[in-house]
Amino acid sequence: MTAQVIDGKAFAAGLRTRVAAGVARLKAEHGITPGLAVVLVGEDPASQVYVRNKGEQTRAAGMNSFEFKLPADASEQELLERVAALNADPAVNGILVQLPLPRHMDAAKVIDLIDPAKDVDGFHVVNAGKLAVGAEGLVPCTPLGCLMLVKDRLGGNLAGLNAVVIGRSNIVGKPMAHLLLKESCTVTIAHSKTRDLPALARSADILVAAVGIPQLVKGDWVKPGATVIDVGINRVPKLDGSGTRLVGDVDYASAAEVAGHITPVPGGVGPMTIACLLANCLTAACAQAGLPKPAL
Ligand SMILES: Nc1nc2c(c(=O)[nH]1)N[C@@H](CN(C=O)c1ccc(C(=O)N[C@@H](CCC(=O)O)C(=O)O)cc1)CN2
Ligand SMILES: [Mg+2]
Repeated sequence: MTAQVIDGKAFAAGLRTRVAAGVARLKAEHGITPGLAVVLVGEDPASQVYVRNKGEQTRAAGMNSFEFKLPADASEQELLERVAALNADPAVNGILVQLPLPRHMDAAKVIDLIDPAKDVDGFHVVNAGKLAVGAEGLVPCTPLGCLMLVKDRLGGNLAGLNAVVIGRSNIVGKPMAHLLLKESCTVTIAHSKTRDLPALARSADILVAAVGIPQLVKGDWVKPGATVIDVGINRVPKLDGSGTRLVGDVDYASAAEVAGHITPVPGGVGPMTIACLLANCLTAACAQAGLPKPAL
């Protein structure tokens, strides 16, 4: 079998178009322009690219973009004060602090200060708790994007499917598992202490790899016909030694011979992260205005 490729880049472009239409309607019918504030601390090159892309895509969707840059040696207190000011700013509907933060800052403390209604990353414990109990809240962008791709491919109904999520981070693994559970999948979260991970992975109709280990998941870990979602973004040296290339947590070549559907890296899950961020910002702006959740 050769898997069908899930084109996340194309799906994300479609989602951004739907968000832009929703933003235009919100402006026309209610005079509201959603605003997204992104805070970057330090000069991590990858983070700078992601923040720049977030600003560009926010503006392209017709929303206001506010960007704040703090030096790598800024104090945690300065960052907390910036977040508090954004919480109080009515022009700001969504707040995002780009991760990772410098070592001297406590990300949990910073996220905890973000108003949960403006927490477009869905990382605040209030939103994590809402997801865990199946209540309406803001959902982390990467797992939300993964779920959209899976539902699009499998026709929307995932009930009864076996899902294995490799990775237990608060940002991807845990929320991904909750989202799949909400779809009535039978969900297992695997991690570094899991015994016989290849055998467990082979039981999955939906296999999500989010561990940050380059090409961990091999073709013989994949159940024939399974849907494989690769969340990994790992930069590894090129085989000829000329710089680096991006690979996922899945060994794409061998997995694609067995899977039914598979996301590539790049161009799979990655582009969905920012598209879902825009969707969350529109959702947050509607909720703050007492309007129903937009259908996207
Ligand atoms: N506050 C947050 N910080 C971080 C998040 C997040 O969701 N919120 N996620 C990642 C970084 N990230 C967005 O912030 C992000 C990562 C990757 C992509 C993407 O489009 N990837 C491309 C490849 C890009 C490349 O060449 O490097 C792809 O996979 O096709 C977008 C956003 C950590 N921090
Ligand atoms: Mg990708």
